[in-house]
Amino acid sequence: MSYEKELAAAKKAASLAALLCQKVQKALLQSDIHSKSDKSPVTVADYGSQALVSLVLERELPSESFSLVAEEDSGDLRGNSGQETLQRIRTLVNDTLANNEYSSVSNLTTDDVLRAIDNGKSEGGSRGQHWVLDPIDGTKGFLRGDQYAIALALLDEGKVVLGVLACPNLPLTSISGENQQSSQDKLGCLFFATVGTGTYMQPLDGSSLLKVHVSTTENPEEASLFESFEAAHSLHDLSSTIAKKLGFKAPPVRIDSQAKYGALSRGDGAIYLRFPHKGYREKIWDHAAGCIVVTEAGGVVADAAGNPLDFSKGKYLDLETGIIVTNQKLMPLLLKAVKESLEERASSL
Ligand SMILES: Nc1ncnc2c1ncn2[C@@H]1O[C@H](COP(=O)(O)O)[C@@H](O)[C@H]1OP(=O)(O)O
Ligand SMILES: [Mg+2]
Ligand SMILES: [Mg+2]
Ligand SMILES: [Mg+2]
Repeated sequence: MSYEKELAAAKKAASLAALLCQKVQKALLQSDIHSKSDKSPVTVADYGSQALVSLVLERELPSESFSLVAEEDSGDLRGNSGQETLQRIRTLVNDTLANNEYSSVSNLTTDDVLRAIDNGKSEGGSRGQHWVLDPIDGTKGFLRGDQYAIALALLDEGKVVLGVLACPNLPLTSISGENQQSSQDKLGCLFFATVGTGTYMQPLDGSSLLKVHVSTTENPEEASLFESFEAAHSLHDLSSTIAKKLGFKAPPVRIDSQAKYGALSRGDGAIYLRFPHKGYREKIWDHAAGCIVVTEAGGVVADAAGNPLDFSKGKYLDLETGIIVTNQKLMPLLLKAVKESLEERASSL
C-alpha cells in the first residue's frame, strides 16, 4: 500500500505547525509557559501545533475513522484560568491558517480549537490506522531557544508506516562533533519516510530534496554519540560508560528532541542512546516518527535488550528500559556494551 496522500498531508500539517512554533519561539512570553500536572512545561505553541496538525489532517484526509494519539489535551484550557491562554492559541492558529492556503478556514472559535486539540485523545492500538503526534517534542529545548521537533507518524495495524519530523532549528548541514556550528548555517529541516521507500530531507521551505542514509561506520572511534541535553531525561553517566567501552574519542553531542533521530538518519552521528530514570514510561509519540526516519535510512532502533520497538500497545511503549539507535554493523557491538554496562551498574547499586 502506498501512503502518498497521507505523506503529503502530514508534510503540510507539520510544516504549518513549525511556522506557528517558530513565531512563538521568537517572541516567547513568560505567560505562555504553563506547568502540567506532571510538572513538565507546556506552551501555547504545544497546544497551537496540536490543533493545527489535527485540523489540517482532518481537512486533507476526510474520513469517518480519523484517529489521532497526541500528547496534549485541553483540560487546563477549559477553566477560567485557561481563558487568556486559549484566546492566544486561537489567535495563533487562525493567523497561521490565514497566512497560508487555509484562509477560508481561519475563523475558528475557541470551541473549534478545543475540539481540534481533543481530537488527539485516541488510544492507538494494533487495529486500523492511527496518527501519532508530539506537537512539540523537546519543549525544554524549545524554551531554551534550542532544538525541538514536530513529530508526526502514522500507524497501520500497529506498525509505523509513515513519519515526518520538522526540526525548525536544526542546521541543514551536519552537526557532528567536529563540525563547528556557525551563525551562517541555514536552519530548518523536514525529514520524512514511508515504509519501503527510504528517508528524505528537505529544507522546511521545501526548496530542495535529498535522500539520506545513516552513517556506515564500523568504528566507534570515529563516530559521534547523541544523547539528551537534559540529564533528567537520560542517564548521562551510563552512556558515558558505554562510550568508554566502545572506545569513543569525541564527547557526546547533547541535543533535545527527536531532532537526534533526524540528525542520525543523515549520518551526522552513529549512535543515539537514551536511558530514562527509573519509573519513566516512554510514549509512542516520542519515538514513532524518529524510528521510521532512521530505519528507512538504513539504521536500527531497539530497546536495551535488542528488541524492536512495539507501537501497537496503545500510548505507551512496553520495553526493556533504554532505547538504542545505530547502524546494522555497530548494533551487535553496542548491545554487548549496553548489556555489560547495565550489569555493572546493577551490581554497584
Ligand atoms: N522525566 C523525563 N524523562 C525522560 N523523558 C522525558 C521526561 N520528561 C519529559 N520527557 C520527554 O522526553 C523527550 C525529550 O527528550 P530529549 O531529552 O531527547 O529532548 C520529550 O518527549 C519530553 O517530553 P516533551 O515532548 O514534553 O518535550
Ligand atoms: Mg510535554
Ligand atoms: Mg516528546
Ligand atoms: Mg511534546
